[in-house]
Amino acid sequence: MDPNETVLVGCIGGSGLYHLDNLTVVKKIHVNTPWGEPSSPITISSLPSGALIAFISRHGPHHTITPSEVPNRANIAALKSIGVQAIVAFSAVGSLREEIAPGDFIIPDQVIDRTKSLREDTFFRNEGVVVHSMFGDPFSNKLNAFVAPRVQKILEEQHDGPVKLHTGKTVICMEGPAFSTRAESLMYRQFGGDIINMSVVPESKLARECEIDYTLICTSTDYDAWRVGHAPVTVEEVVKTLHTNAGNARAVAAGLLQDVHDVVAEGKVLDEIKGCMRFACVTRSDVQPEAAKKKLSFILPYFA
Ligand SMILES: CSC[C@H]1O[C@H](OP(=O)(O)O)[C@H](O)[C@@H]1O
Ligand SMILES: Nc1ncnc2[nH]cnc12
Repeated sequence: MDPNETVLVGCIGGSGLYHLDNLTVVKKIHVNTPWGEPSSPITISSLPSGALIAFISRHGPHHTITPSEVPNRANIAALKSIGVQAIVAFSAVGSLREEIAPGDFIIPDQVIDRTKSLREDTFFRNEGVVVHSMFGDPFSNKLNAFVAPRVQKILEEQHDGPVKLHTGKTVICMEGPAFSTRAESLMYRQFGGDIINMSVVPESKLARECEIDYTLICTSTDYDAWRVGHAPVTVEEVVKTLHTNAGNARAVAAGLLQDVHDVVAEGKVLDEIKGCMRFACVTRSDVQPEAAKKKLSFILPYFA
């Protein structure tokens, strides 16, 4: 990328959201990272103001990548390498609460990780460099707070009637690809889960390791498997809601990304994540392997 064309904001589309609307595509770029290639070429588009947005389709443009196989490290590292400082990610989720109906939007603020160690969830394994990132608040609180009222406003103005937004919720991330059993679904409710997906981990963890502000805008597609007297979720049910949800998600993206770009460009508001990795490394610099330092400098300046 030309340094004058730095892209500050990235967008990751999930199930049903394979491209954005109302933006002018500038180019599609193939970024190779030390962790391989992203799920899709990165589409660089311009907003009416000329600001650039980078888009990756999490499961590939034709949905060929399972949740366990998403090359999350490559996706996040590629976005970081082109200058991205904030990611607005989208996800289709199941609801674990009666009051979160299919079609509703949710911006969670907590995560419970129920993935099964099949996924590469850190840039710092087998490198000879030990790093522990802070992850108590898995999303950027400031970005969440910035985005929520704007999403609310956009959803109030949807032409088929207002769409409900829930905030302050907990997302369970399961491994999949099979959906949960009824017993698991009930257990997740007891854990305190409000919604469930298969993708927020490790995407959010890796964004944190790259010091990227990360927010997840979820759209509810189903009631999972916990409701007595109701059939458990199927893909057919998910797909029914996915189309409408994706339309609403595109409207949200179109209305939101300029504001997110502007607040990131100001460089003042989203300052809670930037710099968080500076003191996260336990391994003294003089014993860090040179090859690891070179590799890790792709994502963090501290290793250069
Ligand atoms: C198609 S249903 C299960 C699938 O949908 C969600 O994908 P994404 O988060 O990328 O929107 C969920 O996490 C599962 O991967
Ligand atoms: N019920 C569910 N479980 C996991 N991921 C989902 N994505 C959409 N619905 C889901």
